[in-house]
Amino acid sequence: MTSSTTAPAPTWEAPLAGAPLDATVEIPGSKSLTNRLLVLAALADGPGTLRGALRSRDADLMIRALRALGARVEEGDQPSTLHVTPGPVTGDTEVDTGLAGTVMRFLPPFAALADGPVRFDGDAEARVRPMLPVLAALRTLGITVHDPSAGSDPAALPSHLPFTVEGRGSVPGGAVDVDASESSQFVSGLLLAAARFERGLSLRHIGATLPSLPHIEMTVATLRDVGVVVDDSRDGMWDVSPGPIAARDVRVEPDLSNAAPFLASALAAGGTVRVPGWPTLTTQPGALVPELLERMGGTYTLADGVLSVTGTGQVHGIDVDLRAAGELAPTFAALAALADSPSRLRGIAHLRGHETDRLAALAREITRLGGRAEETRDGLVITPRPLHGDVVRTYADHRMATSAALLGLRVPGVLVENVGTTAKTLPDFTGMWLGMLGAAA
Ligand SMILES: O=C(O)C1=C[C@@H](OP(=O)(O)O)[C@@H](O)[C@H](O)C1
Ligand SMILES: C=C(OP(=O)(O)O)C(=O)O
Repeated sequence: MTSSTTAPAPTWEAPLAGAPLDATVEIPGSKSLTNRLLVLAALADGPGTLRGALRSRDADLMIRALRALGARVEEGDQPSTLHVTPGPVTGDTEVDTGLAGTVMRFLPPFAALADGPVRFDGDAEARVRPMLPVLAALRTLGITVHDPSAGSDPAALPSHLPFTVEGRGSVPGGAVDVDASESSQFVSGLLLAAARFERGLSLRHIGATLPSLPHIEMTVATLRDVGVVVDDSRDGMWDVSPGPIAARDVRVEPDLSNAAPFLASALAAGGTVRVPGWPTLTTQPGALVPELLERMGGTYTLADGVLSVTGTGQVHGIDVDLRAAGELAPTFAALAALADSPSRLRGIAHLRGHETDRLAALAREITRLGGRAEETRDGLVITPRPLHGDVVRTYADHRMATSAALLGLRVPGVLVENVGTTAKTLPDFTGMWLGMLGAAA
């Protein structure tokens, strides 16, 4: 079919906020915690349970992959309760990673424990996401990884999907250097499986910068919670001792990064948005959201586990290093485009390897709506200008869609292309968004 006869992609008209908000929004479980806890449950020494788990495309891809690799994962009395029974890690199977970084980076080290080849592939957009450091580390640890495409050099190490991990039933383990400057997930993936390597793992980060340190701390915390001994006392180095992984019954915290666009709405539209279940202590980078919103003109309180953010509709610009919390950048870029002064988002060069090149995508789409947004070496400079409606492209990126919805609260005629991409981490995003606005009536 030629492009002239192709129907335009359906769009979703982002609703304007007609009045100040007064809403309480229940946020489903954290993607990052759900997918770590699923991996650890599948490697554990007995059956375990996750409660309040996220059910979304990324979580369901992880569940399907773990089943393919030999674990039993069953729903309990509700979809967010998952009972996991580990089994021997089985090979001669396939893993569909979709566009999930957690699946494509966490499971190759797991698959190295399998008793045969595990073939990995994913969405077209996933085939450009960086993979080399984790695959190179596996090779150093004694595992064969190759590109399954016909005619490819069997000795060459693939740098992207698709690839095959030749599981041999065990991984010797040992010392490995990893350049994790493009993604913290290279470190997390190796650490998660490391207690099952014969000699454990001694991992040293050798890159110039390290993004998303809270996500690595989350990995270390979840490992310690299941009895794994991790020494992280030296900067940029992690030692995981070999040993059993304890089965647990665990509750998953709400996804604080997914809460961000809802809470930011209180600033964009004015009014108050509340999120219950906000943890007082967490490794989620979304913990930074309240103070960032305060710097942009909001106020917040945390009482009885309910985070309340209040705004006036006036938003101030911000100069912020988001290296620790890059997944918040789309929300804060959108808010910055609605501000009364310029903003600079720094420390996020690695966003070029996210679901899409987020720096390019955000600059392009904010500009399309009449704003001014320029890419820098490691971030964005956003200078607010009056915005107008148009189709906002989302590039298969859930956070491009949620940030467009945030702009749409203030800008009439924002049409979000492929809003269904939000199913990656929030299948009912549009229902939740309309619910938040309906509560204002
Ligand atoms: O380990 C995790 O759960 C994640 C780590 C981060 O990845 P990067 O370090 O690649 O940014 C984050 O952006 C992603 O959404 C989830
Ligand atoms: C970067 C993200 O996802 P992934 O886990 O696919 O890397 C994200 O959710 O913002």
